[in-house]
This record gives sequence, structure tokens and C-alpha cells, in this order.
Amino acid sequence: MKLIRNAHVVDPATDTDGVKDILIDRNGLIAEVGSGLSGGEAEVIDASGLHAFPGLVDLHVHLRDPGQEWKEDIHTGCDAAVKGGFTTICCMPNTTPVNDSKTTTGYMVEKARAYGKCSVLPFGTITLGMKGETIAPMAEMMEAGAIGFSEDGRNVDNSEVMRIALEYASMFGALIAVHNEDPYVGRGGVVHEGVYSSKAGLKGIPDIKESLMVARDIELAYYTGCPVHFCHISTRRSVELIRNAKAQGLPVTAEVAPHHLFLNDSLITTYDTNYKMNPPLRSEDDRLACLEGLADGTIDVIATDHAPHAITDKEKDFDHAAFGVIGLETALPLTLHLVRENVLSLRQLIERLSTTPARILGRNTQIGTLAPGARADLVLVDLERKDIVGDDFFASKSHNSPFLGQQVQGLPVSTYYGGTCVYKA
Ligand SMILES: NC(=O)N[C@@H](CC(=O)O)C(=O)O
Ligand SMILES: [Zn+2]
Ligand SMILES: [Zn+2]
Repeated sequence: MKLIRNAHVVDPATDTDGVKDILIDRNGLIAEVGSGLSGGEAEVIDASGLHAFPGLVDLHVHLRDPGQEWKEDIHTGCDAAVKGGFTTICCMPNTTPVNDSKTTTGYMVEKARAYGKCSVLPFGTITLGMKGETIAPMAEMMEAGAIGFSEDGRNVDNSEVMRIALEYASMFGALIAVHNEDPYVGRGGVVHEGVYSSKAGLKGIPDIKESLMVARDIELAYYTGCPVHFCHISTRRSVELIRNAKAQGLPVTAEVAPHHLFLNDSLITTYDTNYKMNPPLRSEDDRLACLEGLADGTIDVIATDHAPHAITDKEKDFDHAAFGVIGLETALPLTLHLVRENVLSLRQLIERLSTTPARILGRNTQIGTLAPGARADLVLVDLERKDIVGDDFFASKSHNSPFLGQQVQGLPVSTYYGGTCVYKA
């Protein structure tokens, strides 16, 4: 048993916002959150001056395991997660081999479970081999622990395959998360198409490459009635399409990554490949639209799209460098800035980092809240603590962050997973 004393608890799911004690039972579940609790023989942890949030939930990470463990593996991915305050992460299936089988799903779940630091919920692929043709064995993967299906890294080009996938996945209550890119528009582009791509002499990716397929998948959500979750939304047009779809009552949800909230395409003239990711850094207007969408709830969730790449994949000319940036350790301190700037309230930020992603995952009411009976996943945060994002900042094997060199404020001091301390600053 543990008793965390005098933490400022923010738990939107239970409408809690105030200084409280948190009692954790011997099974690693929340027993009670209240004032002046006494825990008998419980170990007492003084959290005066700290905030307590339900463990953060990231719907979108790449753990590179199996197959590219020099970039990241399930252990280091979990280390990075808990350092960043995340206790549940959903890993994308673009591994080697791709996760299109119960064997690979089972491997991921087991390796994470044995490590015991953080919950890893894998996405399986939508189609076999991520080839976009034949639906993958979804039922078997669900039995092995998959949370949903995604072809992240690639668009599913065939609309009929996508329609069948949505209908099939909905039979299991599985989440379908879509990576939207029209396959023909701006093919071979490496940065957002605009004045800066011209200035830099780099091939552009127009905003409609994303929104054309967002529009299609909204129509598929309408036709099938099945939920669609939009990964890493980056453009004003996409935000507006999703806002309209929600106004019509369609079952769509969306996420945005921190780099699309804080950075724009003007940075690409530096040719720093840590500014290369997919979707690309967009225009300032697109960035502002993402912030507006996040504030008004059009965008439900902040997800990192943590995409580790080795230095050898990034130290190339811009055209040939890998797409992707890491994000697990910087997401919370970066987005706490939105609270200081009054873009979001602290409650809204925790909704978008924990409550809502947990609700979208659906099956598990044990996460994303500090309600009695929930798994005691929580993070204690010092909102004043500052650090510089340097190479020694990361538990991840890869350091390809676009925020290197920046000072951040508001950092986890300890993270608890199932009542066990799994990270201490
Ligand atoms: N985001 C990226 O730029 N890269 C991701 C793939 C993806 O999320 O589409 C990766 O796997 O590296
Ligand atoms: Zn993607
Ligand atoms: Zn991704």
C-alpha cells in the first residue's frame, strides 16, 4: 500500500481538481482519493507542491521492435514513455516484419508485460504485409492483445479494402487509426509545399495530400457507421473537415502531434533533418488551425508519433533522410506551455493526454483516471522544474528531436504504473 500525500490532483474523469491524498491498495489499484486520508501501514510519499495526473496515454508510437532494435526496442521505448509520464502506449505495426499476425502481436505484448514498466497495446496492420490488398487476421490479433488496426506509415489506397476493414474491425470493437496520404498528389515530396519549399529547393507535399484522404475516410465513416481515428492531423483543411464531420454526428476522432503545434515549415530552410517528418511541418496558418482544433475539441487527443531513427538515418541530405521525430519525453513539458499561454486549461490538457485517449481505446476503463478501482497509473509533475532538451535528456535510443537545445518547463518527477514506481527523476 502507498499513500501519496498532498498532491494537486487533476483527474478530469472524476472531475477532481485540488490538493488531495491518493491511497493505492496492495493490488496496485486506486483505493481512494480524498482529503486527510490515513493509510495505516502504507508507505507515505510526500507530494507537496507537485501535481498528480492519471498516467498519460499515447495512441501513437513506433517502438521498432522487432526488426530495428538499434533505433529503439520495447524496453527503451517503455523507459522513454515513463520518463515522459506515459503509462500506456499504443505501438504501430510498421516493424520488421510488420505486425500482421498473432505471433508478432503476442511477442510485443509479452515482452512489454515481462518488463513491467508500462502498458504496451499494439496496433496490428489493416492488411497483410501492409500491402493494401488482403485484410489481416484481425480476430486472431485481437485475441493476442491488439488494441486496433492501422497501416501507419502508409495510406490504404483502395477504398473498398478500407470499407471492408472498417466493417470487419467494428465487429470486434477495434479502433481503426488512419494515416492519410493521397498516393499520387505530391509524390516524392519531403517538406510542406509552400514558399519555404521553393526557397529551400525541396519537393513539396501539398496540404491536400492529407485532406483528400481525410475527406474519403469521413465518407467511409458516414457510410459504414464505423469509428475512424485520424492520426497526426496537420492541416487547416483536415481540421475543418473533421469539425464538420463531428457536427454531423459522425464517429470520428483525431490526434495531433506536439511538433505540429509548436513548429512550422519556415524551419526547413535550415536543412536540419530533425525537421523532417510525415506529415511535414506545415504553414503557420495550418499550425494555428491545429491549435484551434485542439482547443475546441475537434482534435481529441495529443499523440506523439514517437518515431525513433538512428543518426545514420538522419545524417543524410534532406531528400534521403528518414521521416520521423521522437516525442515521448518532450510531449508533456512542451504542451504544458499551452496551459501557461492559456490555449488550454490544465484540465483540458490532461483530457487530451490521458482521459480521452483512454476513452477512445474503449475496452479499458482501468486507465486514464484515478477513480477507485482504476490501475494506479499516475505521474507526479513539478510544474516549475526546468531542463534543457540535450542528448542526455533522453531514455530513448534515438535522439532525433526537433526540440534539441530548447528549454522546457514542467517535468515528471516520478511515474507509477500499477502502483509501482517505474521512474524517478
Ligand atoms: N511520422 C513519420 O515521419 N514516420 C513514421 C511513420 C508515420 O508515422 O507515418 C515512422 O515510422 O518513422
Ligand atoms: Zn503516419
Ligand atoms: Zn506514426
